[in-house]
Amino acid sequence: MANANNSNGQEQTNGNNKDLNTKREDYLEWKDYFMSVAFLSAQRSKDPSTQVGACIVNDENKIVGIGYNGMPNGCHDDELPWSRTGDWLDTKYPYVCHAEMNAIMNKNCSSVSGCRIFVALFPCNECAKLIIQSGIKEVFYMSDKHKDRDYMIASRKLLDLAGVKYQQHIPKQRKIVIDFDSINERHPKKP
Ligand SMILES: Nc1ccn([C@H]2C[C@H](O)[C@@H](COP(=O)(O)O)O2)c(=O)n1
Ligand SMILES: [Zn+2]
Repeated sequence: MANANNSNGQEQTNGNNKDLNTKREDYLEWKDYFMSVAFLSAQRSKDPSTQVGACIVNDENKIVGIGYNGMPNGCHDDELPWSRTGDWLDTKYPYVCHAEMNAIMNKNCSSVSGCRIFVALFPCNECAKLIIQSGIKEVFYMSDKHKDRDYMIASRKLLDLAGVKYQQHIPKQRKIVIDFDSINERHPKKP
């Protein structure tokens, strides 16, 4: 679309040639926004191999819980292993809390029943149980890369039996960049 002109007939654009007089069309749509919140939350994770975030949303599009994978409260993450291999007790697996669990436990309302959860990876069977018991009704995930593993087959079986819907989220915007410096950009002076 052509840029609007101001009263002096001059175009009003910013440094990136964005029209400053017309409503933005490239704003984040709701589901991309919630998945982005999940991905941003994942950046808090100290897991060296896989950072996962989850975001729970109610039917008013309000975020009611956020979480990422990390060690349990009070268990210092320098005192527990982050390894993937070796003796089971020396790996992270028996200790780490999954993003979905943390998002549910961090809820800022009395119940997440009827809510949706946005999560980077398809939930494992243990998280599926938590999702079902908490009353979450729908799962949006980005990747199902472990779908052939037994615990994922079990997860789908549980979700199907409980009537929890799930679907892969295909984002409209493939990449979202946060540029903290952009807030200091100044627009051309108003006429
Ligand atoms: N839906 C999921 C799946 C995995 N996680 C966490 C659990 C671990 O911290 C990490 C997976 O580690 P990897 O086996 O890839 O080294 O991701 C989760 O929170 N939610
Ligand atoms: Zn899990």
